[in-house]
Amino acid sequence: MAGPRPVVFSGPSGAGKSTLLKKLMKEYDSVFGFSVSHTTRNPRPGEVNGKDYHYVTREAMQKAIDKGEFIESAVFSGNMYGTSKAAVQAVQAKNLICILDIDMQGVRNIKKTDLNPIYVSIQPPSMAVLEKRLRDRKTETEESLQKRLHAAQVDMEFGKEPDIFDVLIINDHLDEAYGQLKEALSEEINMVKKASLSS
Ligand SMILES: Nc1nc2c(ncn2[C@@H]2O[C@H](COP(=O)(O)OP(=O)(O)O)[C@@H](O)[C@H]2O)c(=O)[nH]1
Ligand SMILES: Nc1ncnc2c1ncn2[C@@H]1O[C@H](COP(=O)(O)OP(=O)(O)O)[C@@H](O)[C@H]1O
Repeated sequence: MAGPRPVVFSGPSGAGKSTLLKKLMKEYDSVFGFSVSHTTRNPRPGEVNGKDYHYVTREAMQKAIDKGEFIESAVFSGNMYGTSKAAVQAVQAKNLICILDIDMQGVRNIKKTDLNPIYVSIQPPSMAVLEKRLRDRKTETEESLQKRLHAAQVDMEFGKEPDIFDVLIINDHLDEAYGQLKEALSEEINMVKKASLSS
């Protein structure tokens, strides 16, 4: 596929993926672009349709999957999520580094494609910290919180598998984790910056 290598962020719900990738896209807005996934979950307060996700019905999503419009899709905590071909192409057409925020099923499925991204695992320092962050975020019902915590236990093991991820970041102190992320992606960031200067 054309353009610079995409970057996949994965890790348990509440690990800090959105926080870190939003920081990165704010500091380097001419370097990174976000692959806007589709989901059947409801928007949270402050989330914007077409920016955070494309919010769709199950029927619409299943239809689009059946038509072959998705690179990958998965069910997480009872809702469907997926990366459309159009979402990735929209970012790559601008020659930006495409950021994908996907769960571990997504990671396994992307590994079967020719996308060839850099895989970044974002992990919390502990389950206890993860639970506190998810509770303090106040986005979940008790039921969806429990589902996320259950999935997180599996995710935390998966995230430490060395053959799967290129970079492992423990998001304890945000500034330190962000520094490590920038360091890990510095080569790609500089490549895109250079290319845009010479064009
Ligand atoms: N496979 C896959 N997973 C996704 C996609 N978009 C989001 N996810 C994952 O779905 C999970 C739930 O996302 P979300 O509902 O936004 O909750 P949050 O991670 O707690 O903020 C997270 O692990 C995301 O990485 C996608 O397009 N494909
Ligand atoms: N290093 C950190 N220290 C304390 N709180 C954090 C840190 N990183 C993220 N958070 C908070 O934890 C919650 C979960 O982070 P979020 O980015 O939404 O996770 P994810 O996208 O992985 O589900 C948010 O309320 C966020 O503000």
